[in-house]
Amino acid sequence: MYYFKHNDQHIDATAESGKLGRLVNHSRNGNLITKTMIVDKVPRLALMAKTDISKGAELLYDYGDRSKEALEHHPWLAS
Ligand SMILES: C[S@@+](CC[C@H](N)C(=O)[O-])C[C@H]1O[C@@H](n2cnc3c(N)ncnc32)[C@H](O)[C@@H]1O
Repeated sequence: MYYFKHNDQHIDATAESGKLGRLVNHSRNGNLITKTMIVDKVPRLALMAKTDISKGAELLYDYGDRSKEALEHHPWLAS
């Protein structure tokens, strides 16, 4: 569920990293989009605002996994 592809590379965001981005929950209508990019030769996943976000609003992005298996185990992915 937390794999992102950048060219021929994959970013695995499954492991705990201590980074705050890992705390962002899913919504199909989130206020963030993900963008893969290279920073200092390391592939990174950036979370970018779709529009201005009000102070206090929860940050959310679309995890993107619509597979039958994922939806069976994580029905919240549908919303
Ligand atoms: C990357 S973590 C997000 C941060 C997590 N909520 C936490 O407090 O550590 C992903 C996990 O958060 C939960 N999660 C994310 N979005 C959710 C949602 N819309 N509804 C219910 N649980 C969600 C699921 O347990 C998922 O495996």
